[in-house]
Amino acid sequence: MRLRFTKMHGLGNDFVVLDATRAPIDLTPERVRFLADRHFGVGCDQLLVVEAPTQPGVDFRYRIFNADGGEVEQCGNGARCFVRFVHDRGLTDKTHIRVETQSGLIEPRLEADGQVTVDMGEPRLDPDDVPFDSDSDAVVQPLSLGDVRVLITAVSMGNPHAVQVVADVDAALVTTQGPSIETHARFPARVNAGFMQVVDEHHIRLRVWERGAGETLACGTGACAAVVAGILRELLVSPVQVETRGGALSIAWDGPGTPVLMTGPAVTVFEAEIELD
Ligand SMILES: N[C@@H](CCC[C@H](N)C(=O)O)C(=O)O
Repeated sequence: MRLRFTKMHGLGNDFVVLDATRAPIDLTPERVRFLADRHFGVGCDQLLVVEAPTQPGVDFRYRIFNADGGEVEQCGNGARCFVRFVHDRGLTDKTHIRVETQSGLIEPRLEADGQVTVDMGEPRLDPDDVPFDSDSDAVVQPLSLGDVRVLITAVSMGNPHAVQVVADVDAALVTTQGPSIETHARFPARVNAGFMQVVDEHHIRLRVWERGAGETLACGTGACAAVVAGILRELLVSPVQVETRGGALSIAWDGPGTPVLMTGPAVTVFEAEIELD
């Protein structure tokens, strides 16, 4: 079958976006892995699928697949690309849309300057919600990686994150500790591993080893989780500029019981077709 797709990115976190609003697309994990493959397919960190909603009062359903073929609950940079995609393709003329995801509703809004702000919902900190195997609800918790012990904050932004503070993000052990944290037995659904350097109370530098995709140039939910962790640890004050290797995001959070707001760009790179077996 021939599949029409759009290649997009949010700060270099790149996506293949598919429109399944009119007809379903038969996506197997093998097909996702093929499309995500940078040598034999199109290449992306995540595949995003736009579908018709399954509930009243909602505009679209948003499904997310990691490059390893697994379906996941949430993707922040993808949410910004999602609203630009449905708008540019004429699937809606609303600039503020309500979107159902595997982890609940999010509300992306296209701003007049082309940036996108997404209400990502409230972070969840209860270890059972992350999920994180822990008897304690302390904000900072030790995690053993062989002989090394790191201090992490476990946060769910719909998807699981483990955030640690590092002195210098360029020297952080992202590609060695990242995979060990991702697959750590205390994170039964695996986890995205964030490494945050605090520059000042309104500015961090961040790298994320993403579950199912490896290190990406930026991670939107990772940025939200890092700012939540930094505010809870009294290291940061909202709003916070999050500098990633792919560019900057602005994250605002007024504390427990309130949603996280993420603002940043969404870019269309090209549209094309590919033959699928
Ligand atoms: N790049 C994303 C997150 C994508 C999903 C993540 N890898 C997971 O498995 O939870 C973002 O911008 O949030």
